[in-house]
Amino acid sequence: MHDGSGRIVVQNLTKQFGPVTAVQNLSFTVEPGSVTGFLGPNGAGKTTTLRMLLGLVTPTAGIGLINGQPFGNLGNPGRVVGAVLEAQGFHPKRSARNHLRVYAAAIGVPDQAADHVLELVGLGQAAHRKAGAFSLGMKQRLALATALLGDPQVLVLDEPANGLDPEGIAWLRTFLQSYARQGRTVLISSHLLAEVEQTVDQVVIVSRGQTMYYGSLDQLRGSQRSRVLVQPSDASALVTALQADGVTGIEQVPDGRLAISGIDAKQVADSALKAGVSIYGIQEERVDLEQLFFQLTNGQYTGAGPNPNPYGAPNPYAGPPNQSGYYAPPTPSQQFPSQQFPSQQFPAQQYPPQGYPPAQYPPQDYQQQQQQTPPPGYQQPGQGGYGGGV
Ligand SMILES: Nc1ncnc2c1ncn2[C@@H]1O[C@H](COP(=O)(O)OP(=O)(O)OP(=O)(O)O)[C@@H](O)[C@H]1O
Repeated sequence: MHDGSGRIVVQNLTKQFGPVTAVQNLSFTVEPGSVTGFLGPNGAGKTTTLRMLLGLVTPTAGIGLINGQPFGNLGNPGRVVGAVLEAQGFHPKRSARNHLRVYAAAIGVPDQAADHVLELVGLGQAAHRKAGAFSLGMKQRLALATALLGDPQVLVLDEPANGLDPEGIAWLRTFLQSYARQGRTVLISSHLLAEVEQTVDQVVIVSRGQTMYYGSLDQLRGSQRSRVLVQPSDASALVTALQADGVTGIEQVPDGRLAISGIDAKQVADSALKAGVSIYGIQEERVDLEQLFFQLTNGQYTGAGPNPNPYGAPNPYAGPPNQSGYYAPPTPSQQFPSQQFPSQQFPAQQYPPQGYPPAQYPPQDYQQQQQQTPPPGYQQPGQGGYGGGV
């Protein structure tokens, strides 16, 4: 039996498609009660990872577990996991309600559940309309409704905001957050940080199938050190004054200004005032999250080989997690290569979970389970939303 935790564990997952390494030694955990964003550029390996987690693709190595079990061992998975991989593949002539009733029958929930989930996703008024005439955003909502049919503990959604208008995105955010606050587990993928930034509690950022960052956005934000760029009347007098105040992170940038790290603009101005140095310009420079995301993932299409480092040094984030299981964000010195900042220390996460069985995957009977004939009218796995009964 599964452990009922709702936890998702991805441990050293790898998928090789011939010469293409789609996913490489990927590890992360998604805890119940949180929304986790699975982020990376096109082709980073997000969908392949989710498909492995949902038992639709056999890993080359590693394991994906939900409730402590591979997907295929979950019994009636539609009651445990609701998943949407593609908001397509609905029977075009079937009404939204009838589409959902087919799935309801497949996972053993009453017909009334169809109307309930249609209301939940805001499609109550469109229940009788044919899915083929739905807009992309409406299809996303119908796919989500399908995933919700079994009242699952775990939601896995691939690019759920795709096609939603701003109001739809805001609605999805509120919905997923409240779903997670009920103690459920939500994993959503996106190639746009901005799209999910306000929704997620933690992120797993991947590039070329490898983890580049794993942790909270707050920690990623906290890794950003601003530096102060200042144009003084007398640079050497200001440097002397700053050094007397214990500031060490000072350098001259090519345009002649001083770049000072470790203190804010007010402190720089105070030191200048004490030293009688005039300031002709002062500016706090900060790398924003979107920029950081791009820096973490921009090796994807540079043709720089299989394990590129966006900063030109050995990639500190690639490969398996360190002893504490934590992938630290880039140190500030990587954001501002000319500077030397102390490297960040981040709190340890427990990974892999204690007492975790060694990876033996797939189980002997797993392939057979994947080949079961779907019930009549049941769509193929990965086509449209499904309640997990793949
Ligand atoms: N069935 C397959 N056969 C061969 N290569 C595949 C297959 N599925 C995926 N790939 C390759 O694996 C890599 C990762 O693809 P994947 O679809 O997992 O990325 P993704 O992060 O989901 O991208 P996107 O954001 O564009 O959906 C890509 O290079 C892709 O071409």
